Amino acid sequence: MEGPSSSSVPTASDAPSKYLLPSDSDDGIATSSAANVGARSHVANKEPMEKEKQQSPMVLNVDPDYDYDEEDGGSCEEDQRGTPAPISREIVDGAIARRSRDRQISPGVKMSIGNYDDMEDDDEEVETPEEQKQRFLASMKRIRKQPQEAFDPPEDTEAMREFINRQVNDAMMFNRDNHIDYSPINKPKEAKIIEGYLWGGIIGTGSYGKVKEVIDIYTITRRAAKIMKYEKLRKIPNGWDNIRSEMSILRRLNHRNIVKLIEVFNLPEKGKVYMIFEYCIGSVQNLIDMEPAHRLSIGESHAIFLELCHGLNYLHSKRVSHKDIKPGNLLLSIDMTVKICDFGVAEQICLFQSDGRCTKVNGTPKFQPPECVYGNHEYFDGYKVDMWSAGVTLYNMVSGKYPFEQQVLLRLYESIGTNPVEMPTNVELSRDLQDIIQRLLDKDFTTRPNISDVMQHPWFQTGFPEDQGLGRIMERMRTGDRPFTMYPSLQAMYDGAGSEVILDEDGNELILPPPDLVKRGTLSLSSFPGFRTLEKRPGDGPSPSSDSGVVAEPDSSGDPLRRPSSRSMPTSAPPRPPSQAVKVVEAVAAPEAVVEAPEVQEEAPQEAPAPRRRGKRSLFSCIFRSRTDSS
Ligand SMILES: Nc1ncnc2c1ncn2[C@@H]1O[C@H](COP(=O)(O)OP(=O)(O)OP(=O)(O)O)[C@@H](O)[C@H]1O
Repeated sequence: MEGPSSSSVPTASDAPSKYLLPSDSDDGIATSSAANVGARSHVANKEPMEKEKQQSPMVLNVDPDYDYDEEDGGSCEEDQRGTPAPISREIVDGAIARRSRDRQISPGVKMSIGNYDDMEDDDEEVETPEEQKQRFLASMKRIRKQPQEAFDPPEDTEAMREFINRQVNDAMMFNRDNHIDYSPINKPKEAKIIEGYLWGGIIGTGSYGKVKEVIDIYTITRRAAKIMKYEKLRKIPNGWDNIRSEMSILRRLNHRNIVKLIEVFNLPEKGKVYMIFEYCIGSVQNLIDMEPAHRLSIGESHAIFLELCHGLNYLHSKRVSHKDIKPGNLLLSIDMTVKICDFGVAEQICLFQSDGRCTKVNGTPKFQPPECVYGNHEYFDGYKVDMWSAGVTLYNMVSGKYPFEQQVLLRLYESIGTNPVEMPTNVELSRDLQDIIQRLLDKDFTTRPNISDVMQHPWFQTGFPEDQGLGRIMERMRTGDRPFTMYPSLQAMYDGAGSEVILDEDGNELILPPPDLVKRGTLSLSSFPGFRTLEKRPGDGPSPSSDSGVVAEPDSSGDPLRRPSSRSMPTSAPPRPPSQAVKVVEAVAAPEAVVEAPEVQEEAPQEAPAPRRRGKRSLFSCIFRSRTDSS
């Protein structure tokens, strides 16, 4: 059978109209008709073809007389120039008809485009599903049996690396001049020191940002740094106002049951604000989650509730309503003191107000009282809000349940507003405990007890043996899984080259600091000034370390014991070399005194550069001035 010539190429008008786009222009049609786009090797002109492809990709011009089945069985392959041979239903139908005619196959045989092989097998008997399955399994077996080239990766030794390096370079696979670095891809993170804090890992996440563990390198004290991005604060409704308020309130508080805000600084370069808090090992929520039954013993709950009430008593005496009391906002310090945290929605109640009237409704829905969520009160009392939330917290701690639980928020609010409080059925509660819960969850806030009433309650006054209360918690928290997130940073600092590894009596490795930390028998303050601070305090007399031959060298300011705080000294970078830290710290704001950090006793140095100080002050003085003015 003769192949089609350009003269026998059908025009677009010959092509079935269903393959033509209605928008095809005459121009496009003419172009397409010029192109001989039959089966492979029948492309007359590639250029117009490409043009056609761009203009009218749906136009398929075929020669119905050409035997596309010739030689290659009409397979839809690319021609020698790589141009795919277009095909149409027309061609396929023609081919089927011809094959059917030649091979006496019923014309009703169904055939899919491109599956010409079906026609080769048409004499075969039709496989039953079982046969198909067996064939499939047999082919799978065959595939699995394919001999696989044994490939044992070479041992990752220095010699092997060297060998591979040589092979690759000798084979000229790469430019010999290029140094090929075979060092591990995941390089250990470098230790980061910013504003005198060595940074560790994330220990918590809140709606405002991450909380990371840090070490104050001047006092070698663990701290928690809450990091908030400007961008996020802008996005959160009242975000800036809330953190201003949180800072403003926290700076005035000083109580063992309130988390201590050590200092605040911002890095405009990074667009972040940092709040440094005393470090806590977990929250009451963590404690509840650790328990299989998701509840605490009565003794533990009592101990925590007592501490919570002491904290609330102090807060209310300072005219502060927290408004978001819940187990997640009760932290536990290493000595098992409960610390109320997260003052983001707390409100400072006006000094000239005789009651705890508040204006802004905030908090966590399950812990909010009816007067805040049900809308049948003209105002609400912030102190009484805290009492209700303390009641829900107590209920949750002893039972693992909530007094009001609904999936849909509106239903939850309705339930809080109207449903009576029912005692949990999964635990047995004493009469006193039930009574205190019922009183705290009084829907009428005017009759709800205040903090001093609660502290008079018989259940509050009950004594629980120490081993049933915080003692038991301490035991569990100490043995719990509490990762020390500072480890990688400390390792990066001290596990470096040059460290001398010696073994202790039990054969454990002791890693000594690299030699650059210890200069001529002197512990270098430039590396960790806190060592010096711990060794010698003013008036302590001779340093114990001097006896052991290790003498601290004075730092550049002349007083090695001073922590160059960001609040008192703009260039508060620790006097250590890493360029990153220095760079960052140079740009760090030195806010006006925000919080009195207990460990900073000394005065700010006189020589602080004035212009930078002004600039740095502006943002934070702005923050605090606005809050102070309003409160
Ligand atoms: N001082 C701290 N010590 C240890 N962990 C802390 C400390 N402060 C906060 N965390 C952890 O970080 C988490 C988030 O902190 P925080 O509640 O202050 O952030 P937030 O953004 O205000 O959260 P929220 O979404 O509740 O408003 C806490 O649940 C806690 O696990």
